[in-house]
Amino acid sequence: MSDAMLEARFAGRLGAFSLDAAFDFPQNGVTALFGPSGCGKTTLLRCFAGLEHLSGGAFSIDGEVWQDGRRFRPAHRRAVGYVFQHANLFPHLTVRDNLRFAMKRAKGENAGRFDELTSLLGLGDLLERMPGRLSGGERQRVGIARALLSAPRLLLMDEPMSALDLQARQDIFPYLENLRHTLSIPVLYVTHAPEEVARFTDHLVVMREGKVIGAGPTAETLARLDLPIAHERQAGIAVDATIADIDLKWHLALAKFDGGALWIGDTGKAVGERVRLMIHARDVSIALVENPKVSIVNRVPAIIRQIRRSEDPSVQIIALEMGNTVIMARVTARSAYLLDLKPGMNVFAQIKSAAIID
Ligand SMILES: Nc1ncnc2c1ncn2[C@@H]1O[C@H](COP(=O)(O)OP(=O)(O)OP(=O)(O)O)[C@@H](O)[C@H]1O
Repeated sequence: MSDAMLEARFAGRLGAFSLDAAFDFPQNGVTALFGPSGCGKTTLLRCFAGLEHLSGGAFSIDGEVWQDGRRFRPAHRRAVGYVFQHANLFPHLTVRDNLRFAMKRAKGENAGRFDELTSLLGLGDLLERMPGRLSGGERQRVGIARALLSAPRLLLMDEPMSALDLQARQDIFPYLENLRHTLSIPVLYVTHAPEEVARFTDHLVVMREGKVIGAGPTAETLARLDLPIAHERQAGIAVDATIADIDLKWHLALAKFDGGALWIGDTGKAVGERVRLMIHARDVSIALVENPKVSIVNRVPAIIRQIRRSEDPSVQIIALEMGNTVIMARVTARSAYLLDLKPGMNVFAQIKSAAIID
């Protein structure tokens, strides 16, 4: 991933709502926009697309000014791909013709990428289908391909998974992850789901009431306990690891990461292969001594970096450092008190489960 960053600022009023959002995001990578309902995420995407014109706005991409104090490039002259909750395909056209239509609008600029993009999104067998005969997940994959075939310089995704059921979301993730590694344009991805943030994004912008309250690389920003995302029930952090050993007898694989190692279910990955693990805060507990007499296999030495009371007064969230890796634990306030947990303490993170996500 190149380190180049883009700068955006959109400020102004829409009726009673006031937006004042300024942030940097990577030119090459996926940026999550996260925040409660009504905080202005969709409005912000609409500003990027040129569908809203707020007086205080500034954004340029690839040397083109889309907005500044004097200039405003209208929506139809911005190369933006937009993916919504529902794909809204033309019902009377096949998948192939829906995609061709998008390419035509982009004056065929991305025609050479038709095969690449349809294969990346697993659409090969669906091209002759009518949209009415696609599942929700398939329709979203077509919607994403359609947006990309329009040769965008910026891809805007507004909660693309939120209308899908759990299974469809699990099915679509590998495609999104493929895209994340392949795309060389910036993607702004609006979501309410902390798991999507951890799995799929490189950079995170947290919003509240029209303002940016925190932004930075995803793993680092997720572990900031002053931001509300760390306190969500689904909060977790994705950790990059390498398979270091296989225990054939017990069907386990040892995944090593910077700062520790975890036994996970053996999924057939060979020693030396890279994996990405999702560790949810709710699956991590803390022990002061290493206790072999528990069923939890993974007990990793860690240092407490920070402790914060959650909105739920019975819960505390703890950030734990293991080398350069930071994970979170969600423990009861009573346990934190009884164990007298404090920043700087050496403890053991007992990790009940870690799912392979890539
Ligand atoms: N054109 C408009 N005129 C007046 N108010 C507007 C306009 N567009 C949006 N708003 C208001 O701006 C606020 C932010 O809306 P927005 O849809 O951007 O929030 P959001 O963070 O995307 O929410 P959600 O997660 O529920 O989609 C809301 O209070 C909305 O009613």
